[in-house]
Amino acid sequence: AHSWGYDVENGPDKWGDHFPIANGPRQSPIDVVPSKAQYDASLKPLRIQYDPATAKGILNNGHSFQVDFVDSDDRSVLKGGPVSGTYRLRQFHFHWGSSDEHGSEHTVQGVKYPAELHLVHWNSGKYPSFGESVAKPDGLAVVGVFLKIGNANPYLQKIIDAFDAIKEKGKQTSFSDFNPATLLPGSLDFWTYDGSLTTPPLLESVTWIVLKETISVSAEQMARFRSLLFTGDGEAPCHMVDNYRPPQPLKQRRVRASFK
Ligand SMILES: NS(=O)(=O)c1ccc(C(=O)NCC(F)(F)F)cc1
Ligand SMILES: [Zn+2]
Repeated sequence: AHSWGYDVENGPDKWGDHFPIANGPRQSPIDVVPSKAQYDASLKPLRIQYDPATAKGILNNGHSFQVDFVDSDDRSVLKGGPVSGTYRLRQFHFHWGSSDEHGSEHTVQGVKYPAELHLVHWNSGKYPSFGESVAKPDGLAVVGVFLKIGNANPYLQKIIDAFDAIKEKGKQTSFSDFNPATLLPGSLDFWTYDGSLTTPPLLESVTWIVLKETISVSAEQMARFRSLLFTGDGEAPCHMVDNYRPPQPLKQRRVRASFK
């Protein structure tokens, strides 16, 4: 059976065939409209503390590449912001476009960015594992960071330097001593809303925390992202680009802002 992807025949418009929650009440991503976001003074500052020693490996999973972390203890965690308790870092990955004009999943008043970083955390204060958390309404917290074309990002470069080892689907290599906090912007001002995984199974288990400030990436660095392949060894090569789901209906949701 052909699995989901981002082509015409297996892409976002077809995901509802096998994953009917695709048309559910809290789907992600969304278009964030700043003027309609409600400032909520009760939102606490985001507290993010990562231990570079928890970085484990980097993998091309055929949809994106992800950097995985040791999540057997609370060394790399997110607290505060809209969440209660402690959420443990599991992995981070990106979504990007075939050109610099598009590629992000969330948009800001229709503005698309060339890429978006997702830092995926699970509710270790309440559930025993990521697998247990992934289907719970308060199971996950994902921090989204927009990438904007500008100066080369030296912290991204360490990740890009690993791409030759993970060019094809299924390839992975070790990746150690990396602090993902180096990929965060100076300000942690955020918008937050209740949403979902943006890829199948599209589970409605994510508290989204979308940062207002962007981080930089150079056009040359974006070209390196596009050199990765969706396809595995021995298949006709297909460049890993446009691996993003477009914005979904807001329905009965409110977006809150941590800043005025
Ligand atoms: N793009 S996103 O919303 O940050 C995102 C984050 C995590 C997963 C994920 O772990 N899928 C595998 C699982 F858990 F078995 F379903 C998918 C999407
Ligand atoms: Zn993602």
